[in-house]
Amino acid sequence: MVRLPEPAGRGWPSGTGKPGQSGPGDQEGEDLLLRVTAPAHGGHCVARPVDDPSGRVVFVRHTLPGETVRARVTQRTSRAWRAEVVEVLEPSPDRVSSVWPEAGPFGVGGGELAHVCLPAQRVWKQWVLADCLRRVGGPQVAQAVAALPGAAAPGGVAVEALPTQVYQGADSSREVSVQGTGTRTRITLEVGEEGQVGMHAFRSHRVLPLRSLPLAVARIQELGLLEEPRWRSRYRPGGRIRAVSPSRGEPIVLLDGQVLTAAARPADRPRVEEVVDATGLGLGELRYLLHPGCFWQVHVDAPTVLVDRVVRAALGGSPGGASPGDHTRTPLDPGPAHGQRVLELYSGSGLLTLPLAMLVGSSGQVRSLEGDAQAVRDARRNLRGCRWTQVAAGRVTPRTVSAAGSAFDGGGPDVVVLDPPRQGAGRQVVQAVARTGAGRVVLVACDPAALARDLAVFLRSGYRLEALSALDAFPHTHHLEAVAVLVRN
Ligand SMILES: C[S@@+](CC[C@H](N)C(=O)[O-])C[C@H]1O[C@@H](n2cnc3c(N)ncnc32)[C@H](O)[C@@H]1O
Repeated sequence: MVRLPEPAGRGWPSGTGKPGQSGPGDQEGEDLLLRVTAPAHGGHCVARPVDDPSGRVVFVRHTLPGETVRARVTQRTSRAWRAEVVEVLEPSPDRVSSVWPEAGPFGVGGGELAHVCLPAQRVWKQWVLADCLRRVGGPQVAQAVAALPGAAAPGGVAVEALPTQVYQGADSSREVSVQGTGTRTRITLEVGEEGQVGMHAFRSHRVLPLRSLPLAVARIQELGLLEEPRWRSRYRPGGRIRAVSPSRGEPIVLLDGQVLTAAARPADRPRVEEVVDATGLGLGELRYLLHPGCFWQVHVDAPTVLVDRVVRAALGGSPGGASPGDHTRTPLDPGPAHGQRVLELYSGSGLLTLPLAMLVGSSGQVRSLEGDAQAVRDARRNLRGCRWTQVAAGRVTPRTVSAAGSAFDGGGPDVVVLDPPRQGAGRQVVQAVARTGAGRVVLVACDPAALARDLAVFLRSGYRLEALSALDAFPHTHHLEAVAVLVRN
């Protein structure tokens, strides 16, 4: 039996719903004995009462399929009951000591799988991905995925570990990363009304204080943001702290909009330098300067792996690319890329735009569209040498997609690459992408349900699925990064 520690001094919360959400029912706080059956989207598991196996479904956090648990109800709505585990009566063999207990039951959000061993986390995500593709995407998506070479394995598309997690060598400096910890180069903290520094409780605006940040890379942990007086003296209630550890140079802290050095002094240069290894694409090291507040892939390996995977899929004629650990070993034939017209949506600071532009060369054209004005300024600077590239600022909408798609010289785009935020591109944007007539589309998605919705629209709009891969870019959370390749029928 595993008895979970009650978070010190917090008590069981009486209301964790977001403001504006329907409040918890009057029986919230009731304990239930539950048998856990399967994982569900969002980090929950599906469970039913031990004494009533066909009874009410409860969505429980911090448990695992196969476990018997005592769980406390946190929310009852007409659609679903939610609960948090308080005691594990029959543990799963995949349960481990949480790498981040503060993200456990009634703790902060963002570490909801920290009690699951890493290989089982990937099986969990594979299962949820397959379930979303089938249930949210519908039969057409499910059939398209089942027909993919390699996806016939039980459970569908495997979720691949990134290189830091598959590292098996003797270098002790990387040991922590084998546990999936120490991999995030970006961390956001909040300052609560009483001055406590931490993160939001799950589905709440309450700030819970933290004592550790195990998912952050060591250089962020070493900043001492949670305890050191040089930082604490600067914090104000309601403040927001973003720590960034770039691949070159010292970590930077963004505190309420001010850019500070690791010594908590105003930074001379409000930019960080990121370097991405694109040797497998024949491009050597790619260099980016960006504002620390702008979007950047948070896993230390993700920029390199994603660049390789997406660019190969877009321009290399290769559906899935090399496996994450092999990205530098399989050279890309640059021939087919030359002269291609590429439309890129949700392009951030140009992570994908730069290698796409370098590979299509001056006989090609790249047009990108991004909503964050600062990211657009950075992307333009990062792409200064590629005059055949146009980085536009603006929201991605059906109208802006159509306008961008018809602005190429010599015809519409050959390829569209889109990497939308968590909610996905949505039906109308996907339909607008389809109307550009692009022969090839590469869709990057970090939410399996949004991926399934967008895929379903592409399949109804004249595309077929050529490849789908999934990367474990967010260990200890329920998130994954998927790359889908679609070709026009
Ligand atoms: C998942 S990030 C991808 C960025 C880039 N591909 C990368 O990997 O660094 C999504 C980007 O979409 C932008 N974005 C979100 N919603 C948008 C919208 N409606 N229109 C345009 N850009 C948007 C965000 O600012 C962010 O830079």
